[in-house]
Amino acid sequence: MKERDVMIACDFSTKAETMAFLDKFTEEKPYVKIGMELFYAEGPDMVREIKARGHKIFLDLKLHDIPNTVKKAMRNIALLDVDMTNVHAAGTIEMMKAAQEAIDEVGAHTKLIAVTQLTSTSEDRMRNELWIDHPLTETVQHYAHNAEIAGLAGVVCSPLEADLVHQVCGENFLTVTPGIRFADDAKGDQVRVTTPAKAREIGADYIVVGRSITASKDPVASYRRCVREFVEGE
Ligand SMILES: O=C(O)c1cc(=O)[nH]c(=O)n1[C@@H]1O[C@H](COP(=O)(O)O)[C@@H](O)[C@H]1O
Repeated sequence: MKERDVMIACDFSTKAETMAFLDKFTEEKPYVKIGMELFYAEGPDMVREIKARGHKIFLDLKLHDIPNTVKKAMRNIALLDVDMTNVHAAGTIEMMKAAQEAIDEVGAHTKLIAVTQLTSTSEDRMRNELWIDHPLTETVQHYAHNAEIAGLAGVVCSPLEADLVHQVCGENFLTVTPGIRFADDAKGDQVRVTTPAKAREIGADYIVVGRSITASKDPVASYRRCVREFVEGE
């Protein structure tokens, strides 16, 4: 049985906005993703405070640097004992291994995952700007395989690629999938998107949902709609 869950991307710039948003959830404790916008403004104390409120946390800082720097930075993340964090698979297997080693040395329970191709990247841009001369889906599968070799728990990919990743790395390898929109929502800067219901059908383990919840008129209702469609399959 999959342990599906909905992560809310709390992309806010202040603690006040974030807490006012989380205060709306009186009956549930959603899995919270803290990304660069909030972390660069409020720092590690924000992580500690949200954790103290009982939320699970995915700290999304997408580390991508030389292995030694990533290892030392990841050690500091591991000391926060978040539930999940990430690096860029493009940093190489050696870099991903260094990150995983830092977590293991600290003894944190943090699951490490690797970003394959950002969900805002199109096949066209990947080929013409990044000069990656392979089909995008194969690149995602290849990066996922590299992450598996490095001993990571899974990857970030589009929900559209969840099944392709499981075909290469097995069903227990986590697929954490942003690029989620309800059918009538604007895509914005995202390219490889689908709905929570379709993400479930394709086999994603987690969906990451930002603006479709945070910018909605009723964020709690939108969150519950994600849970109904993705977790409960209704
Ligand atoms: O690692 C991520 O979380 C991530 C990877 C990726 O490929 N695409 C992606 O959108 N994200 C994050 O997922 C969230 C998506 O937000 P929305 O587009 O508002 O739903 C943002 O916080 C992004 O930083």
